[in-house]
Amino acid sequence: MSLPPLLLIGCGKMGGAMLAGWLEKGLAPETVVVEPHAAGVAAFAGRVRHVATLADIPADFAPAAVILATKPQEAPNALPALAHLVRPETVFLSIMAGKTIAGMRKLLGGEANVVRAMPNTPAAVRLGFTVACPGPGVTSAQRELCDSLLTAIGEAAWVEDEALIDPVTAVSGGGPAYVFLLAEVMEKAALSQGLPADLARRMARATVAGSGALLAASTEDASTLRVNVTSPKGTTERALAVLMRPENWPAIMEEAIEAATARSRELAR
Ligand SMILES: NC(=O)C1=CN([C@@H]2O[C@H](COP(=O)(O)OP(=O)(O)OC[C@H]3O[C@@H](n4cnc5c(N)ncnc54)[C@H](O)[C@@H]3O)[C@@H](O)[C@H]2O)C=CC1
Ligand SMILES: O=C(O)[C@@H]1CCC=N1
Repeated sequence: MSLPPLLLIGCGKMGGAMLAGWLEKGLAPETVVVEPHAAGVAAFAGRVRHVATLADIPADFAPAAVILATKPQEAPNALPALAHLVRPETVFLSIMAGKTIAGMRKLLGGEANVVRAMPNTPAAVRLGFTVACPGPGVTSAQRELCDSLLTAIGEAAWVEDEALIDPVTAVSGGGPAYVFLLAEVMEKAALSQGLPADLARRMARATVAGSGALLAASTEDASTLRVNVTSPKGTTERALAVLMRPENWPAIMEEAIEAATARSRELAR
């Protein structure tokens, strides 16, 4: 597969992870990356054209897709400066949390073809999960191009109802953070039980990573894989009796996802 020239706005953690995946697939070298911090693009030197500001985008550049990967708070500054790139042949693919298609179209000057997507950081190892939603005017070819860009970094799914992107942001967008937190708190609990620090760290990391790999390789439900660990009257049963108390993990995860979904809606403003 060969990807057409792109314009990437923001080459931070997510933008950089996506760019690495696209280069692996074969990205047109005319691609332009706008990133104020040179360190963000150092790994890609010579393989794409780097400019530091939006004003430095070559005037005659007509990318097939513009990928919006700055922080949502930067949208009111960045999007109006991209209005000259709005044309039916160009799709704008945003990964900014909370920013709605209507809001982005307004900032871009009205008629932009916008896809709103929410990836996650396992994209850095091509194991991302992205959910995308097409806005008005997006053609099937543009949807296919966005799908190619998103499947270059992992799995992709599409929804037609944009409102679903807020809970998606809470569940799969932020989800890796919850899993990393699990590794952190397991390591801390291992230390509390007297395990040496380096062993506690290795155990927590390997257990989270190994369980993720088993889940990925298995067709069983997560609940079945959990039950497979839980011997009747054994040790895991005692731990799960604590974690699965209705007021513990079930309620806490609901509350956390609800809070993140609400924040995604707030970011629209
Ligand atoms: N980090 C994550 O897990 C995820 C982040 N996102 C979204 O991705 C976007 C980027 O997030 P991160 O990569 O985590 O942040 P980041 O801070 O690592 O990257 C943002 C980059 O944009 C650059 N930037 C700032 N102003 C700019 C401008 N005017 N023009 C061009 N570049 C500019 C910054 O220098 C920075 O390198 C956010 O909108 C976030 O909501 C989406 C899914 C997951
Ligand atoms: O925390 C955030 O706002 C972004 C969106 C999902 C993951 N990181």
